[in-house]
Amino acid sequence: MRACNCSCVIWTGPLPGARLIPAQANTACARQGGPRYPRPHDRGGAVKSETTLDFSRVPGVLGRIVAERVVDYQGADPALGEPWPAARRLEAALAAPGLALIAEVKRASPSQGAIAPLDPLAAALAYQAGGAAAISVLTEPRHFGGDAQALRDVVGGVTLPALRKDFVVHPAMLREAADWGASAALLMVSVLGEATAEFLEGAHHLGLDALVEVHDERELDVALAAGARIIGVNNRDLTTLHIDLEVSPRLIRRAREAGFAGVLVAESGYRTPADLTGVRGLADAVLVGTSLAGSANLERAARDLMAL
Ligand SMILES: O=C(O)c1ccccc1NCC(=O)[C@H](O)[C@H](O)COP(=O)(O)O
Repeated sequence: MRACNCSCVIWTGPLPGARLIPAQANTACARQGGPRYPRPHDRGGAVKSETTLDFSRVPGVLGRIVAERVVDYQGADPALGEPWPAARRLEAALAAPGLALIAEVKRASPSQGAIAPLDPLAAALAYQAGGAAAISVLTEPRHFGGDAQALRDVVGGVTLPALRKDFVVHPAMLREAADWGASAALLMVSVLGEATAEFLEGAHHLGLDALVEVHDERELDVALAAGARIIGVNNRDLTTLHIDLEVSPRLIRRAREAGFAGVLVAESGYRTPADLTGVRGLADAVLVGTSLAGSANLERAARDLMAL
């Protein structure tokens, strides 16, 4: 274990086996010398050396949410436990020809406030009937109205793969995702930085797919280097909440030009079929929350949005 005295969080030991330490005082920290991240091939499935995650570098709205999640999971057991491969695979569901829909169970958000008092299972069943290929379930409680039960209910009631949508800052959150029956977890490069590779390996160890989310070129390069198989490009800048639908086509093209052969997902801000024209023929899937969740008829909204 290593103490750090800026507002870093330090992992020591293996992942699984890492420890989360919020720093208190003000002496030298690993940031000054640059954080050290062991590469997956160095550790044969478990991190043997020390990793520093500096969550204090995450700015804006996202930074506040992440800080809360760090406190929520402080002291949690970091052991990942035994692999528990999901029977329904997100990657396979999205790789089919055409533009797939990941429909999100989203009751509230920082940008919208309350969206709709959804019953998660009823919403997911409606999305499934409306042609969705997968369901995203927010489990963050304070800003999105999510919880574990929402995910459990969805997993138990639909046949589609479910994504745990949360702000993963601790390996326990991956173990929970597997325990709750998710097929995949969201990993945000804006939050995890270079440690994305370790969390990706943790997810894969558990048998989860991972949606590795990026918002700019630098984050895309990190996701590619980490070995992501599913990359999501978020049109929403999560520090300012500004949406720009040009972000996804730009980064998806860049990923393909770099030789990425995996699944590409365009995320956020899609409200009408016309909004999707920029990613049709480019993205494998779109992730849509607010416009579906806030509609009067979720099944029809899903179907109408994806209509050609
Ligand atoms: O949605 C927000 O306001 C938000 C704020 C801060 C962090 C994350 C946030 N949303 C996560 C997402 O990106 C979306 O839930 C997802 O991509 C769907 O977006 P949308 O269709 O625009 O609801």
